[in-house]
Amino acid sequence: MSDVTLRLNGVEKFYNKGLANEVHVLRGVDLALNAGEMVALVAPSGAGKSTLLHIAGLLDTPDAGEVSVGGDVLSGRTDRRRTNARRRDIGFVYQFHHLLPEFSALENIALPQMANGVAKAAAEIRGLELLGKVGVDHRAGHRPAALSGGEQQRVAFCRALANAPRVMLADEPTGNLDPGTSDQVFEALMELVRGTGLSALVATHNLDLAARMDRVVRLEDGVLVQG
Ligand SMILES: Nc1ncnc2c1ncn2[C@@H]1O[C@H](COP(=O)(O)OP(=O)(O)OP(=O)(O)O)[C@@H](O)[C@H]1O
Repeated sequence: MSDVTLRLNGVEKFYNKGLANEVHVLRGVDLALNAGEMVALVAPSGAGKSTLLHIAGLLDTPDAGEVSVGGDVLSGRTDRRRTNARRRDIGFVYQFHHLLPEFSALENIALPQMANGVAKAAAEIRGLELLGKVGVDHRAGHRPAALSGGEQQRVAFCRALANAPRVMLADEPTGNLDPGTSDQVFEALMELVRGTGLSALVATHNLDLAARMDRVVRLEDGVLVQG
């Protein structure tokens, strides 16, 4: 039996519930991500992609349905419990890198590990190893502003994976890059993910990139459909 890392069951989400301007964004979303699987999430603008990623990443709670990570149902739990699970089990990547500008590339990857109790030296060893996998270890001491857009995103991938999460959630991770760079950076992301066995849910408008993942799910009228 495959090992499901992230499961959404019947997830529903409203904005402005009960008001005249109520929006029923998610209408029963079901999703199971297997360990080691990369899944593309394709959605028209405004379909609820960000809402879905926030709920899957335990940043927001559904109005109905369940979210479980590693078999633990977390959607109904306290904020503290969800925050702890998020720090341990979820890595986020956004369209813009959101690296801390006053810290080096390596420090940006070491800090989240140190926040989880890892000693600085060990956090830096892991950081350098991750940077090596995406070919940016020679830039470890540079601050984000001194890196190219592609390098910044590679560092952001390493940061997302720093604490060895079970699940990576990515929102247009190469959407800010020119097409050639986007392709290379996406390859680096795929290799990084493939080497770990974690699951990745990657929102993208780029259908070529989507087709390179293990499967594609489409958010339509508040539900997920295959392909
Ligand atoms: N806080 C909010 N209050 C009211 N409506 C909201 C709120 N946040 C989002 N919405 C509405 O819910 C729907 C889904 O929003 P969401 O941001 O999840 O879409 P999206 O698919 O990520 O869009 P895009 O790809 O354009 O960023 C949209 O119609 C949006 O206007």
